[in-house]
Amino acid sequence: MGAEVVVEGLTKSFGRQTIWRDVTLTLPPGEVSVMLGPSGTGKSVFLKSMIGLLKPDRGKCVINGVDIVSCSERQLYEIRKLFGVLFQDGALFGSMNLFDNVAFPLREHTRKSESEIRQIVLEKMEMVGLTGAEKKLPGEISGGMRKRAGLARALVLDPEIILCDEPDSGLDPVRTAYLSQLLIDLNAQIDATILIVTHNINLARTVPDNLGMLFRRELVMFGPREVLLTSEEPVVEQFLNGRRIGPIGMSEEKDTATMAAEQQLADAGHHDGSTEDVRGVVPQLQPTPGLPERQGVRRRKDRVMSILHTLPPAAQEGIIESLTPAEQQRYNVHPHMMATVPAGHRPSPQPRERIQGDLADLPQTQWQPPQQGQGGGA
Ligand SMILES: Nc1ncnc2c1ncn2[C@@H]1O[C@H](COP(=O)(O)OP(=O)(O)OP(=O)(O)O)[C@@H](O)[C@H]1O
Repeated sequence: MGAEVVVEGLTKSFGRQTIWRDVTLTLPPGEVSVMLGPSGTGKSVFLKSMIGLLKPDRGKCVINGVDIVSCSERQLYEIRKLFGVLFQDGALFGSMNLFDNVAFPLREHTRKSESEIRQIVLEKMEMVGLTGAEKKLPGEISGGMRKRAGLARALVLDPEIILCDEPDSGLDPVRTAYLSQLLIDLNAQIDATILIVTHNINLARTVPDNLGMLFRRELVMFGPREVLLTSEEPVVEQFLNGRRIGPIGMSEEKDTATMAAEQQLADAGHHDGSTEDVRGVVPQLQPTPGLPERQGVRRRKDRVMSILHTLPPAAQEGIIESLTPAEQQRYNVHPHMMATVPAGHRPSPQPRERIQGDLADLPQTQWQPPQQGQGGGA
């Protein structure tokens, strides 16, 4: 099973520029999480901080009981061995063929024989669909193949945690869909904890168990996918829909005057950039038939059902609907418990009474509508 990553109050600045502050979240073991956020909000800095390539100013990042912010160099070296990292461009050595690129960490960090290395490299290359391409140079293959080669290399040391920085960048939508499936299949096979940074909304809606978002130097939210996918936070809605109307601007956040002017234009019929209304929980990708069941999903059900009462009603509804009838019976919940709660009035007294009755075996709701700009942990 993958390692749990517990981030508490993490803050990072460069000089006087605060990148993000007080980031608190937990990556549950073996689950897949995605971090969203407009460009420049510090997602890559977050990934680098998690493997100790950058040192946060304050806070903790605890993995297997070791806080990598304050641990010794030797401890950090050991903890880093738990990670596999897929960098944006695959970060392959241009002069080495794919076999040698994938074999590199094994030759650097282990004493394995060449025949053992060969066995591992071929196995990982098969996992990512690159069998037969071992002799190719990175410059001779497509961007999608380079990503998959980078992923194979990230896998050779059997990582417990995999970090992927924009695995979809430069890929067409079809290759991104294949890569999304590959990440889910890998998770099913090795049960690693995975954190993906992406701008790809399809991937964000269909791949992860947990979703988070960085904006205005804070973690806007982080938790079960259903929370962000049903969120009415303006910044989340704007980002998921890719429209200009909202708090995110071209390079920086907007002032209220700009927002009002843009809203006026939109009200007058000027196109706001979005093409469809993206909201709600869509089905999550499943491992390809024949592969093992994802253990992270099995564990997640108990975890999420134990915090269900703390989540917004629309997220509760999405979670309940994702359960099979047998699971709904087991957890003593049923779909459409929230169906009559009008948007903007959640939770309302009448359905809430019904919900509490229906959730008799679960703790009562603690959910409060978020304050503007308030972050959240999972
Ligand atoms: N080593 C560094 N020294 C100084 N500033 C840095 C350093 N690394 C990143 N930054 C700054 O931190 C901010 C966040 O950068 P980062 O690359 O993490 O953003 P991002 O959210 O990943 O963006 P994108 O989505 O465009 O990849 C930027 O303003 C960047 O200039």
